[in-house]
Amino acid sequence: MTTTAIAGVYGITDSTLMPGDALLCKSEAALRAGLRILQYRDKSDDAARRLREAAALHALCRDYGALFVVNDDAALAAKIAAPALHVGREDAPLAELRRHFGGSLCIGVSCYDDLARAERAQAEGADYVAFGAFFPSPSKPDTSRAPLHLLREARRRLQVPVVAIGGIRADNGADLLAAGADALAVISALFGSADVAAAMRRLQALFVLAGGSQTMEES
Ligand SMILES: Cc1ncc(COP(=O)(O)OP(=O)(O)O)c(N)n1
Ligand SMILES: Cc1nc(C(=O)O)sc1CCOP(=O)(O)O
Repeated sequence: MTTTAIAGVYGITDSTLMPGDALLCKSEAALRAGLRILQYRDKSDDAARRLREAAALHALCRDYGALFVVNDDAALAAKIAAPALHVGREDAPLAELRRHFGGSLCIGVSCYDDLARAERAQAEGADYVAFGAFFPSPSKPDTSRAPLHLLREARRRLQVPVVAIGGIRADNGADLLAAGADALAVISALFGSADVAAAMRRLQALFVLAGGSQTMEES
């Protein structure tokens, strides 16, 4: 298991916002500005490109001491020895992943608005759980919504870190932190920006104002 804390800004790539070279350029800009967790999320079935991109981002995250997370694809995570994997209800079950990978892989689990699912995930060895969507998401418009009070209840009942996701921006994230989220997962608010470093600073400021440990770094 990695020692990188699941806290702060959690950036997620999106191939529509980051085609070609933009994937590496925008990811590096975010890492340089202080991003500590980066997820590779790509829904295409171009296996060769996915392998190439994931390996490149993994190396970049290593250079910056950030946690690299593969979304959905356990085989890809194994192939490049990624330190972390994020899975949802369409993906391999957590218990099976734990049997296969043991405790060495950091595994995050999507729990939507379902606290019972999160408690099961915690009991089965999830390293963090994610809830959402808290706001309408431009990146995943059809996703189901989660209420803010779920975070307060999650904070009370769970020991693992809690990640909030879905339509989060610098101007609406503060309430999620006040309700108990440890990390804010974002696609468009970070990688949809023409100035990723400035977007990163705006998001980091939420954690500073909330009294968290995420530091502001020079870009
Ligand atoms: C940190 C984080 N939280 C939630 C998700 C969504 O995962 P999932 O429900 O598996 O949906 P897809 O991302 O696969 O569309 C996530 N990727 N990361
Ligand atoms: C990948 C994903 N999962 C969600 C969930 O609710 O589980 S919302 C979402 C998209 C997040 O992108 P943005 O920050 O642009 O809204």
